Amino acid sequence: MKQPVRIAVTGAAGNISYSLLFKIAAGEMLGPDQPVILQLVEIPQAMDKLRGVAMELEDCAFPLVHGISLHDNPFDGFRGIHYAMLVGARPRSKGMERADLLEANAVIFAEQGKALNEVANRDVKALVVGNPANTNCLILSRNAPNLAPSQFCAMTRLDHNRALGILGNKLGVNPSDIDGVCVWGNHSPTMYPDLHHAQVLGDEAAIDMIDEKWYKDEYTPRIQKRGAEIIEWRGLSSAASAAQAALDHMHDWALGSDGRVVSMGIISDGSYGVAKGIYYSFPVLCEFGSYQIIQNLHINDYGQAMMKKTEQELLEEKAAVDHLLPKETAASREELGTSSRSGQTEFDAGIDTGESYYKADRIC
Ligand SMILES: NC(=O)C1=CN([C@@H]2O[C@H](COP(=O)(O)OP(=O)(O)OC[C@H]3O[C@@H](n4cnc5c(N)ncnc54)[C@H](O)[C@@H]3O)[C@@H](O)[C@H]2O)C=CC1
Ligand SMILES: O=C([O-])CC(=O)C(=O)O
Repeated sequence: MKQPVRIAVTGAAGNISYSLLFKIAAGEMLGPDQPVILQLVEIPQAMDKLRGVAMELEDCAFPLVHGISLHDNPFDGFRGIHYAMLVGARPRSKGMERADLLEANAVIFAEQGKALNEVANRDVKALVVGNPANTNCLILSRNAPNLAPSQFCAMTRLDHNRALGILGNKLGVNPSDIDGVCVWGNHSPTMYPDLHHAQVLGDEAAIDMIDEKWYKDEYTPRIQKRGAEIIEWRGLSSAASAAQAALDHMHDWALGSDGRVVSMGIISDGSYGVAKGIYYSFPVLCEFGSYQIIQNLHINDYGQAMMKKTEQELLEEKAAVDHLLPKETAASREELGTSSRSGQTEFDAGIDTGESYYKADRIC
């Protein structure tokens, strides 16, 4: 039996977590042989609700769950963690853009960055789900100067999965028969879902199977605004699909994407001319606990214009939160780029992995 790993989930009493936690506990994220200790983080006002969620986890009697602890602040909740699923933040409601959440949510990620910096395992992998995810991720990373920028990601996997699901439906194929789809840029209506490198059933170019007008005028805006469409119909923002995407992202980052292209919001190293130092969604392959940007894809004029537009939006968001971005403390930090310390798979930074049984009294 492997040693348990510690996973913090923030916003653990919220909608997304109500789906996410049970999937993690069932082994869907890190595999059926990986025990987990769940460190659930909420705001003080939500601790009663969180206690109820923890009781339900207990009632599932998941064999892989070796501990659950509840925390009302990240400095306790992130202690020794190997994985951080940062969901806790305000969601938007009808009529709002995700960027409208910038001010409300930015402060949360500045504090959580400091906490990760101070108390998390040195190889922690952190995924930002809370919106606006890319810029929150930038704030998080810059507030954690002792961790590499490549240890942080913003979630664009939901956009990627939507791009696959809606294309699969159009073509009458299973989404798993499509590879090479990617989403560039910001998790916002400027994102660029790119089908120019996608293959269907191994050898047919997706772009040749669809009408250009449908691609540009229907498909692209649909993916870009799918979050708002869900809010319109459901009255609430996506929850189960967001949880699945978070799970898929962390699964692939930790265990590999099995040769398939996935989209991740990662620190730009200047690839494809994207400004360095923003969290931008790129097509990547994951292996051995780290990711590599797929290089040398041909980007046509349309694609270049789309990629610039979403980059520009991220630069504007960055300027708007400048006061929450501590200056880089180590010149070498940028150079860490994608050569992540999170490539290591051993977790041995002095954390206590001695909890080999479920401790009900930790639900407190
Ligand atoms: N990147 C993406 O693709 C997606 C992102 N989202 C975003 O995820 C976030 C969460 O969505 P839901 O779960 O639906 O919202 P929710 O409102 O149901 O739950 C959010 C939870 O976060 C908690 N919270 C707030 N501040 C916190 C803090 N400082 N520390 C810990 N917990 C805190 C709240 O008490 C609440 O329980 C929203 O910002 C939403 O916009 C949602 C869907 C997709
Ligand atoms: O749109 C929202 O506010 C929630 C979200 O990020 C999504 O569903 O993509």
